Formats: sequence, structure tokens, C-alpha cells
Amino acid sequence: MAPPTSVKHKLVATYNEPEPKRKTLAQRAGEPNSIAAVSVGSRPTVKGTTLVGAAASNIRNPSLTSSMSSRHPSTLSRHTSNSSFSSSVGPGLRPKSAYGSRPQTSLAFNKSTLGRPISKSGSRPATSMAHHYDEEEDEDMPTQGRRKGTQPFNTLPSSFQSSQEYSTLPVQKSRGRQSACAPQTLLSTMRDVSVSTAMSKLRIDDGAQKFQLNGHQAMSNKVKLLSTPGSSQKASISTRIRNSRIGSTESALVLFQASRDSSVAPKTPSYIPVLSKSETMTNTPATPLRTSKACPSTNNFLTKSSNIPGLTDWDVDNRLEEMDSICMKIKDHISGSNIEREHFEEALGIFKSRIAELETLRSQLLAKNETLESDLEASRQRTDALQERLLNKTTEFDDQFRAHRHELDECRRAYRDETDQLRRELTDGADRLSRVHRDEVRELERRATVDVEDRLRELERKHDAKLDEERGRRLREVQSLEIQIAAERQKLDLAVQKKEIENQNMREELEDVKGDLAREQTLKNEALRNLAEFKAEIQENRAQSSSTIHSLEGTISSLSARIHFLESGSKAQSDSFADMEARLQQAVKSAEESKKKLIKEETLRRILFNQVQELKGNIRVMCRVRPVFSEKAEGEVARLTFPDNESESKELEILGREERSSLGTVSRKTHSFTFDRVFGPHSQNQEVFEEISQLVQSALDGYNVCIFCYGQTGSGKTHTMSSEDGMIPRATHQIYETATSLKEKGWEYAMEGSFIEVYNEEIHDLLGSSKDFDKKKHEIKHDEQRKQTVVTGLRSAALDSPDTVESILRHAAANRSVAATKSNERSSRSHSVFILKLVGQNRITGETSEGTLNLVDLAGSERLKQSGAEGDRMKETQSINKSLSCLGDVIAALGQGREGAHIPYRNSKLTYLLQYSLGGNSKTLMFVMASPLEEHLSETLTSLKFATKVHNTHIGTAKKTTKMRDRGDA
Ligand SMILES: Nc1ncnc2c1ncn2[C@@H]1O[C@H](COP(=O)(O)OP(=O)(O)OP(=O)(O)O)[C@@H](O)[C@H]1O
Repeated sequence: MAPPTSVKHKLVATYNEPEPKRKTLAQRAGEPNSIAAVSVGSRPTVKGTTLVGAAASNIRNPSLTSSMSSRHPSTLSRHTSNSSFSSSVGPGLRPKSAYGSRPQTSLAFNKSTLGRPISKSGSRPATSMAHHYDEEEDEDMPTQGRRKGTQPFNTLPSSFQSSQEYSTLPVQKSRGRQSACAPQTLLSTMRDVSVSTAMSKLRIDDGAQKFQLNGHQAMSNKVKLLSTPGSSQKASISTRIRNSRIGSTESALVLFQASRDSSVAPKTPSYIPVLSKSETMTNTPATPLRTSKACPSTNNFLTKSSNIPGLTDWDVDNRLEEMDSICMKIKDHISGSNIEREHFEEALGIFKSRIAELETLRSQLLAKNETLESDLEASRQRTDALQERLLNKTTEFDDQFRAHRHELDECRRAYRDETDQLRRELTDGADRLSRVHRDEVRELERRATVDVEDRLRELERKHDAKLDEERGRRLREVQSLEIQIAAERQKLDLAVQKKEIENQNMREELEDVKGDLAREQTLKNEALRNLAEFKAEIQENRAQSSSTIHSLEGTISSLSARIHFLESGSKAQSDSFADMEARLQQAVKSAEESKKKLIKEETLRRILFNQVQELKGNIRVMCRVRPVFSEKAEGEVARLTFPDNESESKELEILGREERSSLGTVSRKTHSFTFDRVFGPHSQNQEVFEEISQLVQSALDGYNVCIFCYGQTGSGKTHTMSSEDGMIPRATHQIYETATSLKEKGWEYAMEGSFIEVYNEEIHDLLGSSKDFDKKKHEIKHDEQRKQTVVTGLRSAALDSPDTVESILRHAAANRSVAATKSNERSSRSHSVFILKLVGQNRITGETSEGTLNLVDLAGSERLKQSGAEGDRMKETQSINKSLSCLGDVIAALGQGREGAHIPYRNSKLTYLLQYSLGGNSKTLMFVMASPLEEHLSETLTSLKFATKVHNTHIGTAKKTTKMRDRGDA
């Protein structure tokens, strides 16, 4: 295998390094005639042509010079030698021409000198050698030349042969010039065994590398031989040494050395010699070869032993001269050979030194190799250590990874627990807030109740004191007390409303707190999302997990602090809310108690009112003036004035028509009227009902109450009495509510309503069918004992709910409207009476009461003369006027106050129907309705004058129909 180029270059650089082992062998050889050192550029100067040739070839053997002279110019030239050397030094194979040139030359010389017959004789060593060589020349050399690449040492036999011939030179030389052929043979032998020839056969072969020299390269070849392995070669060398009788000591030694060192010759490429300074000598031009003229008679030369038949004798003198010249040449050749030997020795020294250098290089390389191996081992150890460390690090990393994952799991579990704890805390906080708020509301109600109770106690004391006084005072004092009670009630209502507002505010605050809690919940959710994101970041970046955890813990702690802060704030709000709620409950409770007190007060007030009514008389008259809807449509408005306070008016002044006296003066009389109350055109039904509510209430107390409206047509009777907010609906509602409230006192009332009309002195059931108006006859019957009136055949409706009243009124209005279509303006032509019978029983006291409330809407009072009615209208008007006149007569009779006097109730259906509601133990209220129109002025004045008569009538003291039952009977 070819060595690496780098190594080869290095070897070139270290070629001159000494080799101790080689040096020792050289010393052992004990070579005194060492070859003179040959240096590049210091070509030795040799006298003579041979010497010049030797010098030119640096190390060429002098014998070679002679042999070269007989060599064929074409096969042996300096140039060829140089080429051969160059080829041998180079990495390529040795060229065939270079290898075969010298043997061919030798062979040519042998052939030229000895001829074929001589070479075939085989009697002389030289001849045999020549023959042998000839055979090799003819057969082997080309083969060797071909094989030298694979078997470079197969060339040794040739060189060895030359060596043998060379070794015989001293023997022949000692014989002297015994035969003519001896010198020739000697020359041939010397040439063959010359160092140059021997060196030319030697080579340093290292695999594909071959090193072959010509001339002075022989020494190099010997050196090459040192590295030539193979026992057969050593044997050949030993044989040659034995065969060389006097041989050159140096050659013997070199061969011996080669034989010895061949066994230890390094096989590594480092022993491939590389051209150095000495090698450059091979590049020097070789000495011109001698031609065959140097021995012109060689072809005819015969020795004494030549016994070849057919050959003739030759000229002795010429031969002698030739021999002399040959001898001289031999001498020169010998001297040149000595010089050449010195050169070889010198070259040998150089090569030894180079060998030493190579050895040194080898040792260095070995050392370096060892170093490299040690480095490699160290590197391997380091690699193992690194692998072990890597394994340890991997294990450690896995452990850390597991520990970190475990830590992350712990953190995740801790966060989950903390989140659950926060959620529980929030839930608990919300529950606490709710409880606290409820407590606050209770406390607020309690406080409000206490306050109201205190106020009520104080008020009760005031009222008790006032009630003690009121019993001895008049009606105005009672009214003032009522006003105060109403004011207190209003205050209480305001207080309750205020408490309710406060409660509402507290609820709003609670809602705000809940909103804050919801926002906190949102923040908490955001924090949880941030926590999840932080967890994701922790997983992504484990190195930052600890810092992220700390930051997350900080966020959680801040959130916890904020939650605590909000809880504390909401707790305060909850406290205040609970306080307000408690106060509210207290206020509600106090309001209920106040309501109870008010009921008691109301009872007392009714008692007082009845007492006042008894003191004042049982018939009261109130006046109401309807508003003007349109002056253009209704005409001129009469001049009605209210001299006293309009809100509490009791007086009415009407400017009468112009009256022309007999003297022609025109005057207008002012008519002044005074009633229990005068309602102006701006008054409402609510205001009117407040005035009569106490009277209506008397029906529950067992009184017969009759409220009727009197006035001309279109003055507002029906509006006041039967409209949606008129006295009938309001009275029934109030009675129902009062009856319900009196249940607390044990009173149970049975309320039954009926609605009739008196038309043309006939009674029609408005709750029945309108078809029966003219068919069904109803009779009026009186119960003298019970002082109750009963109309037969009437349908009545139990007032078990306020809605019943509305249904009754709607039904009655529908019947009246149907009737109106038959007889025009039926409603104005008939008296309508709503009868409400109230029968009460107190299950506690055993009292019973039976009262009747009659709400009467009288027909319009018109003067027949003014109305111009005819036919049925006239009959209606007459009937109306009759009944109204009878009413006036009855009232007038009652006003006379005579005991047992006749009261003409039977004169009309109306008065007979109202027998027990007019006078006696009844309470009567008459509304006189006035029209504001100038057109109706006359009729208005008539009505007002009639009302004045009634107002001036003292009917007597009303008595309620109550009985005390024996408890035992009950
Ligand atoms: N105080 C009032 N406020 C407003 N409108 C009123 C008032 N009084 C009467 N009216 C209206 O005047 C008109 C006539 O009233 P209403 O029918 O009650 O008179 P009347 O006296 O009942 O007549 P009639 O005797 O023919 O029944 C109605 O439209 C009624 O609404």
C-alpha cells in the first residue's frame, strides 16, 4: 500500500536523519575505505576519463566505466541512467529500459568479448556467469523488468551474479597477466561485479515503491537491499559473500549488513528513501561511455585456455601492446574504482546517516504514534467519561424533570385547593351578607315600629285627652280632632313611605353590593384565567415557573385582600340595610297598630258624629252647582256667588232677574241661601262624598239613611248620584270596606242591594228585566216593628264584593236606557232609588243592627207651565211634581214636629217608599242641585227655596235600630 503523501513528504524532509541501528551495523562492518561523501554540487574531480565518468556519475564504479565503454551506446547512456534513477525514485514502476540497460550492456560486452561459443562453453566462471547472465539477459531480464513491480528482489540473482564475478576479481588479479583473455575477463568480471553493477541490481522496495540506481546508485541499491525482506534473498546474499573470495570488503560487509538488516528492515513506508541531496547526484550527467573502440580486438581475443577448435593464432606483440594499454587502463580503472569506492563509502555514510535519520524519524513517528495512541486512548477515555457524564446528566435531568413535574402537580393541586377555598369563602361571604342584610332590615323595622309606637302612644295620650274634652264640646272640635287624626295618619303614611324609600335605597345598595360581588366574581374568573395562562407559561418555560408562581401568588393574595375589603364594605352596607329593614318592619307593625287605633278612633268618631247629628237634626241639606260646559251652547250664565270660603262654602248668592217696578225702575234681587254645605261648580264627587261619608257610615250603625238629589233637569243629579264615581258606588264601597273592617269587632253584615225606579207612580225593578217594567207590579210594605220597608217582587243582589255594586249599577243603567228608548228621556222622568239593606250582628257583643241606605235620584223638577209638556210628558211632569210636592209635604209635616201628627207618606209612591227613611229614626240628606245657567234661574231659585224649607225643618232625633240580645238567648 502506498503511504500517505503527507507521510512521504515528511519522510523526504527527515531523510538525512541518522539511524542508530543502521549506524551500528555500519560500524560493525568496520569499513575503513568508506565511500567518500558525495554532496550535491560537489562533484568529485577524478583524473582520467573514467574518473570523470565516475565523477560524473558520482558513484559509478571504475570498472563500470570500462564496461560501459564496451556497452552499447544506445542501451547505456547517462541519460538513460538518470531516467532509470528518476524512475526508481519516483512512485512509478521502474522502466524496463533502465533495468535492462545495464545487464544488456554487460551482456553485450560479454557477447562482444567472448562470443557465443565462449559463453556456451561454461568452463570459466566469468563465461558461465556471462552465459548465465546471457540467458537471463535473453530470457529473465525482460521478465524481471516486467516483474519488478511485483517481485523486485527477483533481480538479485543478476546483481548477485555480478557480485560473484566482482568477487573473483582479486583472484584473477593476483594471477597477473597470464592470458590475454584474463584482463578481458577481469574487466568483464570487474564490470559485472563492480559496485556500480551490484548497486544497480539493488533496490529498496516497499510495496509499490522501488528505488533503483545506476552507477553510483549501486550503493543505494545495496542500501535498498537492507530493507528487502525475504529469507531467500538473504541466502543469496550469503552465498555471494561466500563465493567472493577476495571480494570487496565493503561489498561483503554491505551485503552482510543487508542480509542481517533485511530481516529487520522496516516494512513501513517510512523507509522508502526519498531523494535528498545525495540523490541529486544521480541527476548529474554521466560520463560519456566508452565505446567499443577501447577494446577493438576484443572480438579476436583468446586465452590460453581457449581451446576452441577452428580459431587461429594472433599477433602477440600487438596483443601485448594492447594488453599493456589495457593494463594501464585497468590501473586507471582501479584507481578510479578506488575513488569510486570512496565515493560509495561516502554515499554509504550518507545513506547510513539517512538511515539513521529514518530510524530517528521512525522512532519519532513511533513515539508520535504512541503519543497519538495515548491521545487516542485519552480521547477514548474522555469520550467514555463524557458519555458517562452525559448519561449521568441525562439521568439527573430526568430526575429533575420528574421532580419539576411533581412540583408542578403540587402547585396545580395547591392552586386548585386555593381556588376552591376562595369560591367557598365567596359563597360564605354572600351568605353572610344576605343574613346580615336580613338582620338589618329586621332591625330597621323594629326601630321604625318602636318609633311609631312611641308616636302612637303619645298620639293616643293626646287623643285620649282630646276625646275627654270632645265629649263635652261641639262638632267643630270633633272635626278638628278628625283633621288632626288625618294629619297624623298622613304623617304616618309619609313615615311609612319614607321607610319604604329607605328600604328601597337599602335594597338598591344591596343590589350594588351584589353587583360588586358579581364584579369581584368576574375578577376572580379573570384571575383564574390568568392562573391558567400562567400555568401554561409555567409548562412552556420551566425556568420561569418559580417567578410565575410567586407573581400568581401575589395576584391571588391581592385578590383575597380585595375580596376581604369588599366583604368588610358589604358587611357595613348589610348592617345598615338590615337596620333599615328592621326599622321598616317596625314601621309596618306600628302602622298596623295605628290602623287598629284608627279603627277605634273611627268608631268613637262615628259615635260622636251620630251624637252631633242628633244634636243638629236628622235632615241636612247641601247644595251643588254644576259647572258651565259651554256658554255658547248653554247660553247666559247666571250670577252665582259664594260669599264665604269656597272650599267650605255654605252660602250661595244668586242675582235674580231684572224686575221692572210699576214706576218703571229696573232692579235685580239677590237671593241668598245658606245650607249645610255648598259645593261650587269646580267641586268633584270625591269632595262631595267626603261630606256624606259619615252619614253613609250611619247605615252600618243601624240608622235608616236617605240621600236624595233634588233639582231641575240637567242640574247634575244623576251625575252626582249614579255616575261611575257618584255617591251610590262610593257609598256602597265604603260600606263594604267598613263592614269588612268591623269583622274585627265581631260584626258580621249581610248587605243586600236593590234598584228601583218610580215612574208615573209605578215601581219598576231596575235589576229585573226591562220587559217586566209595565207588567210586574210591586207593592210597598212597611214593617212597623222593624221600621223597615219592603218592596215586593224585587230582585236583590247580595253585596259580597265591591264588584257587585258595579254590576248592579250597570244593569240598572242598561234597563233605564232601554226604557228611555221607548219613552224619551226616561231617566229624567222617573225617580230612581238604590236601596241597600244592612243587617249586622256582632258575634261578640250579641248586638244586632238593621239599617237601610236609600240613595234617591229624583226626577227633574219642572214647572209644567214652563216646560210646555203635553200628553205623556205632561202626565210625567204632573206625576213628578206630585211626588215632589208630596215629598215637600212630608218634610214639612215632619218639620212641624208634632207628636202623632199625620205624615202624608202615602200621597206618593216615593214618599211612601221612603217612609222610614224620612224622619223618625232616619237620617236624611238632600242635595239640591243648581244649574248655573241664566235660563234655569227661575227653576234654580225654586229648588233652592224648597231646599231652604227642608233645611229649616227640624225633623227630630234619629235613632238607630239596634237591639241588645240576651246572651242566653243567643
Ligand atoms: N258637577 C258636575 N260636573 C260635571 N258635569 C256635570 C256636573 N253636574 C252635571 N254634569 C253633567 O251635566 C249633564 C246633565 O247632568 P245630569 O244628567 O246628571 O242632570 P240631571 O239633573 O240628572 O238631569 P235629569 O233630571 O234629566 O236626569 C250630564 O252630562 C252631566 O254629566
